[in-house]
Amino acid sequence: MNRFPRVLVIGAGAIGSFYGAILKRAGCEVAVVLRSDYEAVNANGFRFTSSLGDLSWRPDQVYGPNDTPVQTADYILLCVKVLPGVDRAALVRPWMGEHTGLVLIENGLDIERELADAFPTNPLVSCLAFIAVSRTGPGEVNHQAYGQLVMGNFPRGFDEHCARLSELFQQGGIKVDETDAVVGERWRKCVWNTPFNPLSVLANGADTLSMLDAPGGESLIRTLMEEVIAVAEADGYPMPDGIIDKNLEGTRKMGAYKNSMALDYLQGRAIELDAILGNVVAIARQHQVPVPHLQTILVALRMRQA
Ligand SMILES: NC(=O)C1=CN([C@@H]2O[C@H](COP(=O)(O)OP(=O)(O)OC[C@H]3O[C@@H](n4cnc5c(N)ncnc54)[C@H](OP(=O)(O)O)[C@@H]3O)[C@@H](O)[C@H]2O)C=CC1
Ligand SMILES: CC(C)(CO)C(=O)C(=O)O
Repeated sequence: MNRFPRVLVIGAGAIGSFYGAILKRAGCEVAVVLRSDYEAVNANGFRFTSSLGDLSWRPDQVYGPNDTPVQTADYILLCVKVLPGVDRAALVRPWMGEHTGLVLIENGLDIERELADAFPTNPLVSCLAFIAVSRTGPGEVNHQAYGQLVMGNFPRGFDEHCARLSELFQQGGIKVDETDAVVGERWRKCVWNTPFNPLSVLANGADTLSMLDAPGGESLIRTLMEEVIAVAEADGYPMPDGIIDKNLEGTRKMGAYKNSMALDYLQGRAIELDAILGNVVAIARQHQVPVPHLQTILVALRMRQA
């Protein structure tokens, strides 16, 4: 492919509009599928505040969920929240071409399989985003910090699609860590997300420092991290020594921060409980790894949701 790729973002919220902006900056043609923000973005494009400069942009095409594509995309970025009852394969199917590469930029563990099964012959790229970005209004996005992606093929490998996308994201101004073991990287990210995200909901949308500094807070977070690490190891992904200290040091350095689940909770939106915690507990059960603290938090949050 000599020309710049045609990209379609499905779920152009905080993450989708940010990484869409980066690919647009790199020279790609970028279209979006929108639901609630359709009118605003169709009229004014995305308006950003960002430490990376002016990232505001207008998509080349703005579709509603019931539209049909004018042209199939080379790559679809799927950036919807991973929620029970949201059939992501059904969401993507009308937009997929025979050769379209599917690129997931979403949190959680074991979230790729349903898409790999639905589109077995299409390239599947799995990405983890290390970024603080949120929607502040229809078509309005605040990028607070960071932006780095970790990228690889699901279940493993790093093919020519990953290489092309990695190059484009870097040309657009963000750092990409390339991996041929993306599932291990998902585990590594879950060492942070699986304790912090659900706990922040139990703590009424608390920020990271309030959680760490609450009496017994850091100790509970360490225990939860140890449980995640034990499951990761049983699943074939041993985590590096010192990962807990490194995570906690980094978190303290970052300052008070509300993760994406805390923001969802505070804004009354559904939370990605299964993708981030439920799937870890399910894998623990398969491997018969005891995770009493994770299990307690999962059940407490399910009660809250019920
Ligand atoms: N925000 C962050 O800083 C980070 C987020 N992540 C992960 O990235 C993923 C995306 O999160 P984020 O961008 O924050 O979430 P947002 O809620 O900001 O964006 C999700 C978007 O998906 C759209 N959407 C959902 N269903 C449909 C549909 N059927 N048709 C069209 N659009 C749809 C939503 O539209 P609508 O408004 O209509 O619901 C919304 O625009 C999550 O997995 C999250 O955990 C990871 C790291 C950091
Ligand atoms: C790691 C972090 C906090 C930001 O990238 C995240 O994944 C989230 O907000 O859910």
